[in-house]
Amino acid sequence: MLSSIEALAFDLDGTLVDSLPDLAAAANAMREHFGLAQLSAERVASHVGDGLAKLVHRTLTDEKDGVAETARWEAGLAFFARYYREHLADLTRPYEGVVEALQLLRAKRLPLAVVTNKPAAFAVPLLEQLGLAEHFSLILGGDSLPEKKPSALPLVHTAEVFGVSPDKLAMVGDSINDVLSARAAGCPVVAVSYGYGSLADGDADATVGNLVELYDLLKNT
Ligand SMILES: O=C(O)COP(=O)(O)O
Ligand SMILES: [Mg+2]
Repeated sequence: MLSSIEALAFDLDGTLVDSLPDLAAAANAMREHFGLAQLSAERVASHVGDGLAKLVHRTLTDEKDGVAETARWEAGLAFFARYYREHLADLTRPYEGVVEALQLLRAKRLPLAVVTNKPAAFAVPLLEQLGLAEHFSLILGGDSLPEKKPSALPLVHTAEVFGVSPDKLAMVGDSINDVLSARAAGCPVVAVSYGYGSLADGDADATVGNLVELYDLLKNT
């Protein structure tokens, strides 16, 4: 399944970078603004993965399916966005092995993309601030196209841009949205064993604990 891979797409939060400390700080600054109690980083992690709009609903209500009252949600979204934009990379760092793996994959001349549900206005400057942006030929945020993961659209679009068939584009991610998007697009999918998504064994075609292992998996391609 992972043989003859011609391009890769990476999820961002929980796969390339551990962004939880800054996401939790932004969520808690927003909650403090509304006089709400602080949430643990673990609670915030459980709310990450479906883009900013849902993250604000969930971190205001502290419920996975929570929907905040409209005026509060709008004010929360504005607060969160303003705060997070200023603190994208205070504590956020690439996971171990990420920089090395990206260098190795680029040396193999594989085109690389980021396909994240994070809004592009956060994803692009975050990657720039961490010195990672230069590795990617394409960065798609959750609002770059009409549909985001778990839709197939971002990966179908990536395959088109790279001029490869979807079955030659491997998706690498930490959450079920990454797997569902890859399955819908007909892409092979590699899970990371860390991150925020808690994927079950067998959800993906392969699992790696460090992205350098990816290079070994693809070695024969
Ligand atoms: O910001 C999110 O909702 C999740 O982002 P991700 O798709 O990079 O995991
Ligand atoms: Mg993720």
